[in-house]
Amino acid sequence: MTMTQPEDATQPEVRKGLAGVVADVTAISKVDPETNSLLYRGYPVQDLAATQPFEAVAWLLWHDDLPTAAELADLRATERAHRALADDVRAAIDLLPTSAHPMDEVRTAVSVIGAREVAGLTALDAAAGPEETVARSVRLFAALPAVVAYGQRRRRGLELVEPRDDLDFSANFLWMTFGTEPEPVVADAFNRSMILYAEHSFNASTFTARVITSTLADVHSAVVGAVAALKGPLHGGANEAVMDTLAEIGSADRVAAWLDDALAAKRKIMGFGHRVYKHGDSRVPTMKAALDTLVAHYDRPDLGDLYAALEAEFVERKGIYPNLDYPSGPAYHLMGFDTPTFTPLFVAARVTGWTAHVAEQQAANSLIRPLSEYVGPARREVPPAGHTG
Ligand SMILES: CC(=O)SCCNC(=O)CCNC(=O)[C@H](O)C(C)(C)COP(=O)(O)OP(=O)(O)OC[C@H]1O[C@@H](n2cnc3c(N)ncnc32)[C@H](O)[C@@H]1OP(=O)(O)O
Ligand SMILES: O=C([O-])CC(=O)C(=O)O
Repeated sequence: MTMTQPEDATQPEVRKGLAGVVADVTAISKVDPETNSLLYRGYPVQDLAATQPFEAVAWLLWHDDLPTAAELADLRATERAHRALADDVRAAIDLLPTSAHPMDEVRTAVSVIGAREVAGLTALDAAAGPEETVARSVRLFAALPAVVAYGQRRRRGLELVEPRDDLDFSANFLWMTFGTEPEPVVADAFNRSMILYAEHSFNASTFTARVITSTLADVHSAVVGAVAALKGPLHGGANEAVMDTLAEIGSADRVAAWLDDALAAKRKIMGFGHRVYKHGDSRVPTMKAALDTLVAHYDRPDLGDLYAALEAEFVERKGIYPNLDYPSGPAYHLMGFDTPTFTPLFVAARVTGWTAHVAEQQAANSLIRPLSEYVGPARREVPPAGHTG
């Protein structure tokens, strides 16, 4: 991170990457690097992951507290009613080549769903208010698993699998992707990953969503922008890159030599480091425990050893710790997801946090528009049109 200090008191301080800048208040989550903790509306994320279905955590993010039994039943009924892949969304995905990145499929799908949701409304009316935003967000949250599952299946040349009303969000997601009912241990690990990925204050994609919302654009426009921001490997795209790295290294005994070369080439090691956490990511212990369960379940100690060896070697050499994408990548791999599907899984979870922030921004909006320090040429005369240099 770079900070340009002013040469004199009259020059503004430029905070590259907005590092350390507090841009607004939020009541949705608290990321605390000092205590290495993460709270969703006051509740420790590891406790939510251990006890709650993902739908309850989604409700928590959209509202002030965990749902009552009746509220959860209502949310589940709405979510189940909007699970099926809509014809227009399927048609739009099918227009894309199967070589398209799944994040581009997801971005396209959100755009199609959003255009339908606000058809006939002026741009001003489309934004609506926090209550309507949450209602639209529940439908989008419900629709995304089918988009992600269909994407992976069509790349594999497989038919769409229709949703099952008797399964909860996580089990149904796995059902639609693989066409088999998941074993409880797998559904549980997946549910935990969704909760851990759901929300993380003013990260790049959430901030993108808030910037878009601040112009009075509608929630689907904000989510399209957030998906685009999440695709980058410095953010959500890192979970895919982690798996590529582990595949490239191959086995634990090759870690040291691989790292020698990677660091000599000044490569970034994906899944390590964080803008806010400098002593370890609060979510990693919970996700690592889920990964350990999967390693045992699928009998893949080789992957567990490789994971541990890279972590130990990199931490020893650089003092930089894993972030959530490091355990999530191999966990999703073991569950059977193709590597390019990993970041869309992150979308399916984070859409809850993004949309909670959209509603919060709408409730107390101010156009987000920072300043810049101009460093280009001083004022000069425009040359004649078609000048030759
Ligand atoms: C869910 C999430 O989005 S979590 C983040 C997922 N992203 C990744 O895993 C990508 C890899 N990690 C990174 O690129 C960074 O750690 C970031 C972008 C996440 C955070 O970066 P910043 O806070 O801006 O720190 P910055 O990139 O300036 O790093 C500080 C120093 O540590 C080094 N560093 C940080 N992370 C890494 C890494 N993963 N591999 C190698 N070096 C690293 C940088 O090269 C830099 O070194 P320098 O001071 O010698 O130039
Ligand atoms: O907070 C960040 O900058 C990135 C991150 O971990 C997340 O979005 O989950």
